[in-house]
Amino acid sequence: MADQSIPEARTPGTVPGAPEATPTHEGISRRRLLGTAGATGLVLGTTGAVVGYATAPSEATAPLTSLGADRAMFHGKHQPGITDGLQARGHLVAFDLAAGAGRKEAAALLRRWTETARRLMAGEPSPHDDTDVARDAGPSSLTITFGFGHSFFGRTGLEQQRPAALDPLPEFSSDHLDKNRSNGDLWVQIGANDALVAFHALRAIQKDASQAAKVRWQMNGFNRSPGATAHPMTARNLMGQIDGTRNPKPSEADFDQRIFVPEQGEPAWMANGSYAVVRRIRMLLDDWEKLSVKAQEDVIGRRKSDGAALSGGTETTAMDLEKTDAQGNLLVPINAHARITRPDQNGGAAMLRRPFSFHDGIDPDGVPDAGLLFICWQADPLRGFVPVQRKLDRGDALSKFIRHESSGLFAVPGGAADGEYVGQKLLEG
Ligand SMILES: C=CC1=C(C)c2cc3[nH]c(cc4nc(cc5[nH]c(cc1n2)c(C)c5CCC(=O)O)C(CCC(=O)O)=C4C)c(C)c3C=C
Ligand SMILES: [Fe+2]
Repeated sequence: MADQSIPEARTPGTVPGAPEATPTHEGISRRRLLGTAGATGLVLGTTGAVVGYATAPSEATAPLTSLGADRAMFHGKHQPGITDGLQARGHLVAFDLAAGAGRKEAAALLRRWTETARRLMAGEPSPHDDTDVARDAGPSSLTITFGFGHSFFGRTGLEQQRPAALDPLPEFSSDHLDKNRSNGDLWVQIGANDALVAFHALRAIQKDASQAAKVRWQMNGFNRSPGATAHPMTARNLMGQIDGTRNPKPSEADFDQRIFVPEQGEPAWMANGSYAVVRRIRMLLDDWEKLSVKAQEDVIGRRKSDGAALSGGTETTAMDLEKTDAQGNLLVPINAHARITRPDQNGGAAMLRRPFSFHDGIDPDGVPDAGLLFICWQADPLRGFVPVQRKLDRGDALSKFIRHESSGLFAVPGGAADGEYVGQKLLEG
């Protein structure tokens, strides 16, 4: 029987989708905060400033679990929301600059967004007209991440600064892309372990955009809530598979090189940044669920129950690509998704997958509009997503059960230093 108790403290910040913990967040127990600040009836932000979300102290006040108090850092070498553990809720939103808005308006918007993100990620109210939606909640591992799309550079007269890595992705034969739900001048990724905290952030970001930018598309996603399983586990997707096992790990020597633009990389404003490929991938669940578990496992090349490779062992045992059964058949089929996508089958191409599942209701014909908001991070999409998707496009076993419905590619600059706004080196460089 799983331990149902609420953990006293949580170590958040796993590698996306993977079970082991990396301490990329600062977990601060609200119980401890109330212990020191409660007597005044005020809650202290971690900066020590008195902030607005205060509740009157009372013996009856239930302390937050550490889930609410977990906090991701806004300032850092990289923007938040890339190596942080998967959050339970996500919103993706793309904006186009409004007619007449250019570089000056974009700079002012990024300045507003930076201040809002910094404050909300610290569990403070937004700078203007806070809606109270996240009142009473801690930051709940909120992350807010900002990116620039290809079209942003023409709109702002910054074509000379546009990275070659932002060149449009090639067309893939299996694409069924909706242009209205693809790309965009600006992209914001919001993640949090509380639905109200995530919505609150989305609304604040949208209101900040004001007259400068209009929403082009917006998508909502989710993952399992932290604490739902007896012990930390790699995530499952809506096909029921363990998904994220072989993500690159920050502890690996080549992690930074694969995921982030180097400090001295080009263009200079992208130092320590990364490129996000975003694909809304519908899962054809009615077809998938008709397969036997054995057939489903052959599609991926891994066991459904525990994610172990079909060549044997546990989830983390290396896949043996050559191993055969008594009849000489490969245990991991030649077209299995987890075989085909491996870096060693794609000239070293690697990416950090950090997805959200989505479910946007049920179509009139009874088909669920559900799948994966596939987000992958890499130093260069031409050495990450593109070669792997080219291979998948030629047909892996999973292809018949999914449909790519929208696509985006965004340049996500490095983290903003204290006093700086995200993208300042681009907009003022
Ligand atoms: C172009 C990149 C990829 C797309 C698109 C993609 C879609 C997709 N994948 C799954 C489920 C699984 N993928 C797994 C592994 C895996 N997938 C990709 C890339 C894309 N997937 C990579 C690079 C890898 C890792 C390969 C490796 O390094 O060995 C797995 C196995 C477990 C794991 O390692 O995560 C599953 C399961 C779905 C459902 C999906 C589209 C909806
Ligand atoms: Fe995959």
